[in-house]
Amino acid sequence: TDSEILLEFRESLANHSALSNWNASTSPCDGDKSNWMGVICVEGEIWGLQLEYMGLQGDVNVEILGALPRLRTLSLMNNNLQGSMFNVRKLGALKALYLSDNRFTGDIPDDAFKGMGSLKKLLLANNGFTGKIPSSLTMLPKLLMLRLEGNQFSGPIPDFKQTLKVASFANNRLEGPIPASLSHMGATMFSGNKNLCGKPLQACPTPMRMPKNHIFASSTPVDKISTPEILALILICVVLLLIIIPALVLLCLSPRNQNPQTSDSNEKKAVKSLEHGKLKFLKDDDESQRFDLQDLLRASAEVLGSGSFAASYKVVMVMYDETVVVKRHKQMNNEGKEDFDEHMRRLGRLSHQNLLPLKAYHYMRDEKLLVSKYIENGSLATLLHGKDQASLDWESRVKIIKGVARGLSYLHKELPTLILPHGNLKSSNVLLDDTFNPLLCDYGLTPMINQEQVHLFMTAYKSPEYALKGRISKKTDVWCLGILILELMTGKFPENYLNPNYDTQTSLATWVTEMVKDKKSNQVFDKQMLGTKDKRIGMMNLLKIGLNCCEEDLSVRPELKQVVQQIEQLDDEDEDQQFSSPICEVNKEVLTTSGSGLNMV
Ligand SMILES: Nc1ncnc2c1ncn2[C@@H]1O[C@H](COP(=O)(O)OP(=O)(O)OP(=O)(O)O)[C@@H](O)[C@H]1O
Repeated sequence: TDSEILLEFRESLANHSALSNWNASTSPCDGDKSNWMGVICVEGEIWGLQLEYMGLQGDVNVEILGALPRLRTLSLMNNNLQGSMFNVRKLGALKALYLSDNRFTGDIPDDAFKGMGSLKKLLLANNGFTGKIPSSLTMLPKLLMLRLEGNQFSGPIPDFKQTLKVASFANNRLEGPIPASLSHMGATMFSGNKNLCGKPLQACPTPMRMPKNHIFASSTPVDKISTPEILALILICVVLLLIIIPALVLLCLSPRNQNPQTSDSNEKKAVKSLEHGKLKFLKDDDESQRFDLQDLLRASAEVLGSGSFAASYKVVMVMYDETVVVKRHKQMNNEGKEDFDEHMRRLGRLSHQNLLPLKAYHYMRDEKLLVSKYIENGSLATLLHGKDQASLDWESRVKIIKGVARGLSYLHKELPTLILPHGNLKSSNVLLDDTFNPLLCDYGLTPMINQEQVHLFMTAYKSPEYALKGRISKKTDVWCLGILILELMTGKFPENYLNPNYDTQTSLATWVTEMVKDKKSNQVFDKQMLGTKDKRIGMMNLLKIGLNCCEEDLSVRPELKQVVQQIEQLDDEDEDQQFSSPICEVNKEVLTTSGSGLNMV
């Protein structure tokens, strides 16, 4: 019977007590009414299982659910399930299969989805799946939504025949050209894959332009066809350039080519072209100016990210015992050289313990290189969502958010003329030093970015006000801070980072609001968060601050100053404190009604 099948499924969990009201004394369905938690019933039959956020553990026997004749939807998202991919074809009639945010691992057989003619939605995001993306997915006639981000899929993206409405391949190890059928998707859907190329990302490299291990290179399969001849050709070109450029410059400077009136301007031009091959350092101390552009170009480079906003490289200069990150920006041509130089000098003058200093830059007409120190510990995004995610305790999270708030507040104070003093605040732009002190990066760049493309790259432009009214304001940085807070508290990767257009439905803030409204706030917090005992009030307050920052109505959204003050007060909250602070008001009900629910965290 259906009950027996479900009970056998529960038995295979490492913690079968999790589904406590599943027991043989009642039937799972009475008509459309469900008696067992997470079971979706239609006319007395089991149509779906929605077992999300239930702390389910172990290598569960999913295949047994194939014996439920009417099962169409199965969601096991946001649990701790592990093991390799089960034989999905045993659940061949499924329309939707959601396995995101678990700990599934291993390769998925190429024919795993063969013949699943009804499958419309498949969510496998944020697991540990490896190997190739199964090509059987490309044959599913009804597939509309496919989310594979946050795994370790490798190799090329197969050629999807369908027109997928939603698809994400971000943060895997995919490589090679993006198939034409997916080129209409946003670039963020492919970000975090070192070696993907082609529309909507940068064009795939040609062997001539891409020598190996070089910041103008990538280790795409194209490298494999590099031959000694090509390398020799490149060498010859470089040598020729080195000879020709100075020769031309000298020619221009030569007195017989000048008349007295133009001599000054020619000289300036010559100086400029000489500078052309130089890095401009932004700090005066000699210590930071030890290497030059040629050193950077010669050193071995590792790709950190190759989104359409920037291609980022970790460059190790063994000779100088220095490791830096070089970001190549192709969409930063909004200002001419003089304004660009001035803006860089302005950013270079900033100094704060929560900002990653910009070290140097190089200006070219169509491309800009920005150089900063490499931060060993990586970003908050990697820590929260990466494959080696570490559990951050409450105290560290408070430290991080305080540092972020201080850094942001400093930017707002020092760059008052910018509408968006940061503009791109998100967890991958919060780096963490070895004491978990946060360092903001990629700040203050919005005025330099090509305006017609800025909405594709900068987090601030994914805000409700930009989507609804085409406007941004200083409070837009506050919205970014809010999403970051909610991400930090829930451990969930915000959809908002991926969607170029804000959508209330999929916003992380909407999900949190609804959970809190439904008195499920105990299920909102990141299960990986340690050290939460006696911290309920602080946690709820920070959640509320985050939600306030995400307020869609700008007149209701608080000013940054106010938010920073509230964040600074976080330390002092503990169990003894009364609900006296105004930021606790909305949470009174939740805290009192959900009672000790927060202890589940
Ligand atoms: N100075 C740095 N030290 C260490 N890691 C860095 C540094 N700068 C960037 N990173 C990391 O390198 C990766 C790529 O960065 P990059 O800025 O190219 O992309 P992103 O922040 O993921 O997205 P976007 O292109 O939209 O800014 C990210 O994981 C980022 O956290």
